Amino acid sequence: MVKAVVLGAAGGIGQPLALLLKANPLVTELGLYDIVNTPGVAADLSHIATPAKVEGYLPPDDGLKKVLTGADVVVIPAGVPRKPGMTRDDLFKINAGIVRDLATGIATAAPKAFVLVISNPVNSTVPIVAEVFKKHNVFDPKRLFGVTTLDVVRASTFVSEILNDLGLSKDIVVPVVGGHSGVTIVPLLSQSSHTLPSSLSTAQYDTLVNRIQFGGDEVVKAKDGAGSATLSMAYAGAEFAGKILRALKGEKGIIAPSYVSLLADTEGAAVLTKELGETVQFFSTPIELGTEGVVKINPLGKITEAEQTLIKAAIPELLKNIQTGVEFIAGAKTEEPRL
Ligand SMILES: NC(=O)c1ccc[n+]([C@@H]2O[C@H](COP(=O)([O-])OP(=O)(O)OC[C@H]3O[C@@H](n4cnc5c(N)ncnc54)[C@H](O)[C@@H]3O)[C@@H](O)[C@H]2O)c1
Ligand SMILES: O=C(O)C[C@H](O)C(=O)O
Repeated sequence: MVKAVVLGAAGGIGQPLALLLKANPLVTELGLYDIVNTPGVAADLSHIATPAKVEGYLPPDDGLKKVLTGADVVVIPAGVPRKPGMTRDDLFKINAGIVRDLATGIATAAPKAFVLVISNPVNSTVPIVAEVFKKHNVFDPKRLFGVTTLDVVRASTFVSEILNDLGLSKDIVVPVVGGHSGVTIVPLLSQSSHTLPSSLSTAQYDTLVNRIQFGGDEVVKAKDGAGSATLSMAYAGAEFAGKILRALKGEKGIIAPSYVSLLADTEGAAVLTKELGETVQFFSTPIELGTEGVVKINPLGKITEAEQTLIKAAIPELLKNIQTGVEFIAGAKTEEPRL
């Protein structure tokens, strides 16, 4: 029996993500929570003939506590998306408080759940969840994940376009490390499962890196004020959640990209820190998953000089983003759980 919960389930990401989780046979119970519309979304999904029993909850009558009770996996796409001209950091003002309150609910009602954070800015919202959990003495770094899968999905797609073979896109794996915004998104194209053409010029390489780093802006611009990536994000979120569910079930050796606390694997973190030449509290890298969460944080391995330069540019920004999240909770008054 596995209960998956989506917080922010009526939103642009929440609805298709809930659909994909409903379609996953490993989910036996699906809890949907939002400040609006979840009874309707749940009723709609409940007609699909897959095992998961679906329930929708709203804030009144202890909705958050009820949806979280018994949760094994909690995915958080709650919060506002960007409009053209905004950075992900511009979302902090609103989303930090939303994520803090939801994390407080999880800390009290489902402290053992695996928590998958989608809400932006991920570089800061994941530290917020960690700090809330620490305040409640329930922080297990192995069970907290920032969802950075969309960067890997984009990298695979854009590389397949360059290779002129879209049929390959699903099989192309490009490690993308660092964080989830602008220059903190670092694609390690030299480690792509499918080698880039040797004819690729430096300018073409730079364009590809920039497109992976700023792929989110492409969608924000095209949606023209109606939000950011929702469908590709739901696909990526379901990919990642699917791997988590398989790992929970006991499948071994599953590797997935995620922005995690380096406390999740101190041995792996020591190697990574040496490679980075800097101590960071959180970093996205391919991690190995197991029944208890993070089993191993993988090192960067051999990277090129160009990739080293990208890492150097990412670190100061990442450190700043992490600090912003940590300070938000440190500076906040002690919160009573709003269940
Ligand atoms: N990690 C990633 O790669 C990635 C990709 C795309 C979008 N995002 C982020 O995901 C978030 C959601 O994007 P979206 O397009 O689905 O936005 P949206 O506005 O369509 O949906 C957000 C949902 O959150 C709900 N919500 C707001 N406050 C809430 C609360 N306190 N409790 C529960 N639900 C609440 C809203 O009612 C809404 O239904 C944004 O912050 C966006 O930037 C992250
Ligand atoms: O770009 C955004 O604001 C949403 C998301 O983080 C993305 O990468 O598409």
